Amino acid sequence: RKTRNTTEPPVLPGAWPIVGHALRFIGDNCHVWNKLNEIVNEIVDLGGVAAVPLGPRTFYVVTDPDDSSTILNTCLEKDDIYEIGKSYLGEGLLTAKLSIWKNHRKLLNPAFNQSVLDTFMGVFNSQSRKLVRELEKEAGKGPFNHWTYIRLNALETIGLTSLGVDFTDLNLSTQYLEAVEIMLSTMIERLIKFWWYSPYTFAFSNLKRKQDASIKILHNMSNTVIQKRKSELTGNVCSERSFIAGTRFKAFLDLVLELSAEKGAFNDREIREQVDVAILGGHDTSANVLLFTMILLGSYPEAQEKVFTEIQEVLGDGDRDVEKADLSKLVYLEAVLKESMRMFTITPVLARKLDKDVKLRNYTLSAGSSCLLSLFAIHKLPMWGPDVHEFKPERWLEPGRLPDNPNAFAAFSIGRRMCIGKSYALMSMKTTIAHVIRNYRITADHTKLKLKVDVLLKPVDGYYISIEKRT
Ligand code: HEM
Repeated sequence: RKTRNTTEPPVLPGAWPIVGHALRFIGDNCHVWNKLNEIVNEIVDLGGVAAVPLGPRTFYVVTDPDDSSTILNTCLEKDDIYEIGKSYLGEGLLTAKLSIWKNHRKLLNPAFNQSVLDTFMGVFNSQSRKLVRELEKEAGKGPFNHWTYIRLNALETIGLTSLGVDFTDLNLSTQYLEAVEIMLSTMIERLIKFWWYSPYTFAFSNLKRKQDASIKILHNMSNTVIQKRKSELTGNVCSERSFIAGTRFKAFLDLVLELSAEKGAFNDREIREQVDVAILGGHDTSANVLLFTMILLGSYPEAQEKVFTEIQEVLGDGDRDVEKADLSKLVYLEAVLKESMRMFTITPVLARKLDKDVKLRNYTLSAGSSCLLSLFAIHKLPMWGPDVHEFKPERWLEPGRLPDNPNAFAAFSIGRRMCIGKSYALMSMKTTIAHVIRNYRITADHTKLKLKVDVLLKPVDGYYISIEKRT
């Protein structure tokens, strides 16, 4: 139930009766991204918070970093908007309602403990070497679509690390990746065509039939993964990962299965939901950041050569593996990855349900409302300096060049519900880029990029990079 307060933020001007600003978004996913930028810029000009009527619902939209932090730290309940992902992800961590999330997040945090992640370095290296080998067929042949290579590789990596399963044995990966694309883009289509938002109208749509077919494939994959790992564990198969079994912490799926068997913490449906979130969160995100980072490095040859020089200084000019101790020394590479996530914030918008009145700097938002937090807008505020729209990894390394605000960078979100896989992602992405740049010189032109929102921010399909073997 919505309560009233007297310090409501302004309503975004230009709303139509009944539909509000919803008509502005009607169009393809590319159009949605352009309109999102337009609206968010208007809200920045209004002071960073506004109420935006969209069809039958009104959302508060926040672009101010401190107000975003207040909301993300105060309200841990996801907004009803996440319901559209529940037929796929159920009550897995990403979409779970607060009452379920609290207990599950506590139980699953240990799977992302640094001592577990450190055991993944072998897989991160072997997967990066596999990517380098596969890219060889594109070397010297002009522009190609690197997305297909990176994405499949990232999917296999999450399988071999957190899930303990080799997806190449399952022969389901390509079909799975297609189903993820359809699922995510139909979720956005349902949001835009707000008359399908209600489960009652949606039930009669073609979109639902399309989604159901994808969900069948997606759940078939997670069920197969769970069965495979279960039978390996009961058969005590000595897999590549059995060394983790001796440590205090277990990798994700082993932990979920152990907690289920010993404490009844998850039923079969909940096990599947956690696995669905781990597969999606663990591959599509890092793969997208790698995709954008390679395009940026190809567009800024000086930055690419600095990455190459740093890799040689830290790893030598041979071909040894990246080791755990090397990661903290790859400081320029880390700056490149953060700058890439700032420029292309792959989770552009988050949503929270306000379960209490929330007092911001200038307004009080009413309990019961929905709030959209625009992370991508925070990353483009004037506080980043006059070069905010330029790719400048150096800003992360020179004292005094970053905004004097701890909430100015929020690519992994803020607060207790922030990304559980942040360290995993940084470790795997650094290892991948180190191997790729050690072997190839990339050329690209980021100005040709066209972007779309498919839940995550993605490029519209295209052939963006060329690679040459380094001699
Ligand atoms: C560069 C890569 C990544 C980025 C930018 C990223 C970003 C985010 C963001 C912004 C959220 C908050 C979502 C929300 O509040 O709605 C989130 C949540 C989450 N991420 Fe990541 N993520 C990345 C990689 C990963 C990886 C590699 C994993 C798993 C191995 C992962 C697993 C999750 C999970 C399970 C959640 C839900 C957390 C919760 O609600 O408790 N992410 N991520």
